[in-house]
Amino acid sequence: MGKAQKKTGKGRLDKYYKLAKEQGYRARSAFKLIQLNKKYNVLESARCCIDLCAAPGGWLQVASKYMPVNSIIVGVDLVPIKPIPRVSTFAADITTPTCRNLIRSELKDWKADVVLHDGAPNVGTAWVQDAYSQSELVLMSLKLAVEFLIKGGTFVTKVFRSADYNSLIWIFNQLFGRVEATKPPSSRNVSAEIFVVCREFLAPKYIDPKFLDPKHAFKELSASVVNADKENISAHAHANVFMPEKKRRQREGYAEGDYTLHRTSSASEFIRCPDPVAFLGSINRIAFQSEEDKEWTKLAITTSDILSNCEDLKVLGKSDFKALIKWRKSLREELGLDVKTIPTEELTEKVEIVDDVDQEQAIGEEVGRLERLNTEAAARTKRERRKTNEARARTIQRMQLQMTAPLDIGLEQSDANLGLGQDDVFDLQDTEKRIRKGRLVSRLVGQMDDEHGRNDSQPEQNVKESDAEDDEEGRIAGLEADLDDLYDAYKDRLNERDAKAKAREDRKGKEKEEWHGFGVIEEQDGGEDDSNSEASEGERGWNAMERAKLEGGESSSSDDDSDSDAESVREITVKTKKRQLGVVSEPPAKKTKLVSSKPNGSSTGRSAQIWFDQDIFKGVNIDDIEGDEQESEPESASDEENVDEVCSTENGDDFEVVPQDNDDDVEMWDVDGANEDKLREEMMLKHGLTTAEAVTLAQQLVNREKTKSQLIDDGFNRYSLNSKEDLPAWFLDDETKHYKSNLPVTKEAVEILRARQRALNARPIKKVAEAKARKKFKAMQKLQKAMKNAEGVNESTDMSEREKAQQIQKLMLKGLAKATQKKSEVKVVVAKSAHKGLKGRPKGVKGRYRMVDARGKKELRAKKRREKANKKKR
Ligand SMILES: C[S@@+](CC[C@H](N)C(=O)[O-])C[C@H]1O[C@@H](n2cnc3c(N)ncnc32)[C@H](O)[C@@H]1O
Repeated sequence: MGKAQKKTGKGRLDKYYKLAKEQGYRARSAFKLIQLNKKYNVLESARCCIDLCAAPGGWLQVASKYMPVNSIIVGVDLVPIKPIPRVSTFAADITTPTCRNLIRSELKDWKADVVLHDGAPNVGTAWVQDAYSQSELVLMSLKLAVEFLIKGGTFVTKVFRSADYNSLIWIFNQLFGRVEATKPPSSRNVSAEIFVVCREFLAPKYIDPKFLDPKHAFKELSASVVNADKENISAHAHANVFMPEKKRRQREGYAEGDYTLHRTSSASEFIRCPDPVAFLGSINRIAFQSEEDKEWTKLAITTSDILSNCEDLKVLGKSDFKALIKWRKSLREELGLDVKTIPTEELTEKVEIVDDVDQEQAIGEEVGRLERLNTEAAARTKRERRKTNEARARTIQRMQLQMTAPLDIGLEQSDANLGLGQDDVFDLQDTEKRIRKGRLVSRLVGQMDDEHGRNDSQPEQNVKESDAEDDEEGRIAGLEADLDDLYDAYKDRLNERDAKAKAREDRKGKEKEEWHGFGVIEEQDGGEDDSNSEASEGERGWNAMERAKLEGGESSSSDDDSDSDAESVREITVKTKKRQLGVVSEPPAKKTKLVSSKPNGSSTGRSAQIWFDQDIFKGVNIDDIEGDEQESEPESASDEENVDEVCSTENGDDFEVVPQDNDDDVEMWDVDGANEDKLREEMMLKHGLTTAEAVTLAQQLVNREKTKSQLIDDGFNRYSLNSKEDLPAWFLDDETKHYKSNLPVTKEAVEILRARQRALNARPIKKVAEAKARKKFKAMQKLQKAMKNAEGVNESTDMSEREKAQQIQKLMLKGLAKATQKKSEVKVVVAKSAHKGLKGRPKGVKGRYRMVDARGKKELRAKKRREKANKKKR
């Protein structure tokens, strides 16, 4: 079953509409005649055609196209038709004698071979002809047809499957030899129209006028038929409301004059109709057009839902129809058309006992509800407990299988095994705070233990509290230590499993050397100046630090002579990286002391010191600023003493880097970094710059787009001033992967690297190159051998010059052929039936061959096929 066509909106613009546009037909209905003509061939042989109801002229265009040249074509319609070549048209009502006279005057004595009728009454307009129903119009057109048709002529008419349909067909059969009803494909499914082709006009000498009189022709339509029809339609309408989802066909034909599928009625009609259900089932829309209707839209009962339901009844469901019928009822009551019905409850007298019963029932219900809630709550608790147990079992199993990442372990352990409760898992901030607090407290406790002997008078309460806290903190510290251990174990496992991980680990050291700006350098070790070209640009953090170092007696670098920014920066980087490596690798005893001298450097790390060492902060004692914090941490005092011991502070500057000036330290840095430095230089000389960032930086320096000071400034970024102290290893590892500044990269730099990569890829791999060289060498050898033979021929004395030339040419050609000869292919031979097991060359096989069994051959073919496919993919 085909999909129902939409008759409105874009549904109208179907295939035939577009075709008509393309082919220049005035109406899509032109295709109906084309298809009818294809089936019955009525136009090709016709010399005279009358088209009744022809506007805008689609059928006339078709007739003029398919009928022979010089045929007479006449078109009539109520509305004038734009001229069409070879067609005479006029405006007239086909039901009037004027029209008949006009046709007569047009045809003179001619008789028409074909009379076409595609008329449809203009329903809904104020025209006089509206009075005519389709059947009457058809009968009128038949009247004209019988007058103008030649014997054997054809009458094509459009009818609607109404109650008159059968009467019409009976009449056609009286006048024509063959009558057929058909619906061409271009006629929309939604339309009730059908075309009747009446051929072989009998041209009776006398036609009873009653045949062509609508009053007589459709008189047979007995009252019973009308009533049956009405009942049918009403049943349909009811079904439309009670089962709106079911689509019904109009098999019994359409009501007289009802040829459209879309009907609108007014709201007052709906309110006043006797059968609202049948009414709703038979129309598409309820309109509020009259004054009275509009007034109803303002009523409270006319909700927006009701109004939107009225817009399209065909899309409504059963409940929507119910709402409309309810609305109708209320409105009728308002208007006094119906008597108001009072709800029975209002009329019922309420007796005390009923109330009691209700109360008891209500209490019973309430109790039942509470019981149900209790059961539900118990079930929920049970479910949650089971879930927790399952999670715990899973965690333990995963730990046993060593499948759990340390982070997961940390969280799950705290939850499932260590009994810290749910809060510990989800409130990370809280946990962090506790860990920090734990450390502080454990330190305090340590100190307190030291002083215990001296301070016996401490209140017992405090001791108990600190014991409790100590336990808690100790547990957390233990957890932290566990976490670290697990992380190490995890890393080891990862390394074992993944061979690449080792390489990554090795590379990691190098990654740390990546350029992150001078801030990083300073943060790590303070760096050292190697250029004086930018000294005048103001003494900022870096310069100040350099000065501090120089004042501290650090030996100046041998790079002082360098004038070039680019070179100096590169060297700074290399030297700095060297030091970074020093920090990363095992630091010597003194270095350890230095690092430990500022254990709580999270607030006053080295980078912070560099920052505060600028001119602007001169005269401000940073210790004073931090005084409060330091006072609250007694252990830092002793550390500071250590620092003071180490630092040779001539000017009272507590700049940490100073102790590095110690000769031992310098030696340590040089030793640690020298190899790396050299290696890096070698790598750079061998492979050039390998990252787009490095190429971009190099370009900028060479083109003098960037100065050294700018580079230094760039170094002070949010990544460089981050303290890494007190942070767990797994966190730092993660940060090194992702928390780094994005260095600028230019298009050109990327293009340079890509071009280099392309060039690299274009080069053949070593083995191929070797094979090619071998082949070349062998070819050369063969040619040389041929030349040697030719020389021998040349030197021989018992041959004439001509013979020699011929012989030499022959030898050289042979040698050349050998040199360029391709290896002959090896034939694969399968020994079948009688040949199986026979030794020696099989019969009929020339050249190189290989004996295989049938299976081997198949496999070989499959292999070749695969290789070929792979080659194509590439
Ligand atoms: C569907 S159209 C015909 C289309 C036409 N076959 C074509 O292909 O262009 C129906 C036409 O019948 C015309 N019509 C309706 N009643 C009529 C009447 N009483 N006399 C003449 N024409 C009438 C209308 O004006 C309308 O143009």
